Amino acid sequence: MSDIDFLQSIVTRYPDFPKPGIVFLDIFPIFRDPVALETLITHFVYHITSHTIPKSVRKKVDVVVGLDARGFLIGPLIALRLGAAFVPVRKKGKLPGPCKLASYEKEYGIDTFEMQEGAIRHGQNVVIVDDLIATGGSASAAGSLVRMQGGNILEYLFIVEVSALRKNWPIEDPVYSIIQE
Ligand SMILES: O=P(O)(O)OC[C@H]1O[C@H](OP(=O)(O)OP(=O)(O)O)[C@H](O)[C@@H]1O
Ligand SMILES: Nc1ncnc2[nH]cnc12
Repeated sequence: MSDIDFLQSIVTRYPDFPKPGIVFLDIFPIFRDPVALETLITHFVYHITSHTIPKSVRKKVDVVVGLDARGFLIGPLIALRLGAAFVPVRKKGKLPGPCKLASYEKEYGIDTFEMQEGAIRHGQNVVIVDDLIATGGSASAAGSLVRMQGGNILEYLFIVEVSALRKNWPIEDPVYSIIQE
């Protein structure tokens, strides 16, 4: 079985959660299985460091940005392996000090994200990670926070994408997902 098939077999689907019409894709079973978690992180790191871009032009990742809350589970693990910084994007009102702010609409509600000012320096290369992309609203808001600080977005990375919504993603930079649902 490939890494992708292995991970896909572990992600669990819950119809009508958190409200009717949404099929909730639960990634927590991956975290219950150390082999699956190792497979997941190694897959992401391999993708970032060895995919098709020739080494001579490949850019070093300076910062991994993770989205509140499930992006916090994978972002620091990837950052540690890359020798990069980890920076959180949090839901409004949770971060101390001056923050940049971006509101967004997602698959089942409206929210506001914040990032601490100065967390990313001008010109740093950034990847943005989360468990899942549905409408792309969360990812797009996180991207605008990175750009407000002068960060250069190399790629967005997700465990799962909801492919039916892909055509409406408000995102211009490359997107990589391991599982397409
Ligand atoms: O592409 P979108 O439509 O924006 O949806 C994707 C976002 O929704 C979920 O987070 P949620 O806001 O439910 O927060 P949580 O991680 O705190 O549960 C998920 O973890 C993504 O961050
Ligand atoms: N279908 C879904 N499953 C899990 N998390 C989500 N966040 C937004 N849509 C989701």
